[in-house]
Amino acid sequence: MAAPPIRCAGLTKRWGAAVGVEALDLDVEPGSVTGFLGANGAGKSTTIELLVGLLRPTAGQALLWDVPASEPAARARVGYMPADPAFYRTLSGRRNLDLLAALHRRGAPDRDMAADLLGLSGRDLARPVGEYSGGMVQKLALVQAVQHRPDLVILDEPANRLDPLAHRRFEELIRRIAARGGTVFLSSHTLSEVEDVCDTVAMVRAGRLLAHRPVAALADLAARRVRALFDTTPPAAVPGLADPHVDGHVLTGRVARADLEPLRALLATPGLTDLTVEPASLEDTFIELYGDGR
Ligand SMILES: Nc1ncnc2c1ncn2[C@@H]1O[C@H](COP(=O)(O)OP(=O)(O)OP(=O)(O)O)[C@@H](O)[C@H]1O
Repeated sequence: MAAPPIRCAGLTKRWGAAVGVEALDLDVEPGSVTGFLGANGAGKSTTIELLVGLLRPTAGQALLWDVPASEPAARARVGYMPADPAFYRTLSGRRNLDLLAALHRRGAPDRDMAADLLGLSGRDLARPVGEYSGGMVQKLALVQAVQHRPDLVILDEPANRLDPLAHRRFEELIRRIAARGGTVFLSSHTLSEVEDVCDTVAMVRAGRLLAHRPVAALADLAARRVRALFDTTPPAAVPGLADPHVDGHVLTGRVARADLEPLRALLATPGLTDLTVEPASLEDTFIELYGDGR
């Protein structure tokens, strides 16, 4: 089997008593798009900096195609966008891209495609970066991460300064990279920001991996929201209905996926006039998994 583009094995980074990541095990499949999610300080940037060789592990390994991430052979195949991209402000966008492309031996075959897609025009690229808006800097950082057609693209919070239109273009860019067989690993605070484009989600909390699942499986984990309308006072509880709450004629609660018994019990309850069962949002699932400390 082909070596995974990313393999973290017991990956640990500490600074004295401070923990960045702790015993992280994570494999990423070739051609996949993985969202790496976690709250502020969860360990996303630390993990990413270990994956691009900017940090050395305290223990364990960060491997790209079975090669330590700090080795030039691994780094040559990666495109990286840091959380806080910085450019030469007096130089034009294009000059900055040229300088960064010169660090690789691959030229910049995808520069025009990425710049066009993200809406960075030739005129924009001719302007000094010091004149760019925050969103334009973010787009330039995305272009530099993908312009040399890397096998693996690692993006640290790539979408946080993009407006809705630019965000859609960004998603299209990620899809194109995946369509040509590239692997993408991107971090975010917000699942809703990346769920459309990711096929797998890994969540970290306090430096530890909480979950690593296909997006579809994550949706299956979530409880369904139930809302039952009665023409009388609803029952205070129904067997199997979690978190029941009565407000006037409305009873709300939650049921686990594929647990139909509480719904049958509700349907058999006298006075029921309407019943809605909403699919859970991935965001809710994330907060549920993340918030309760389990
Ligand atoms: N150089 C350092 N020295 C000590 N602690 C550090 C250092 N760098 C990071 N940390 C700690 O490691 C933990 C993880 O930080 P990291 O930047 O990886 O989080 P993050 O998930 O990227 O957060 P954010 O969403 O806020 O960017 C935090 O508790 C942070 O304080």
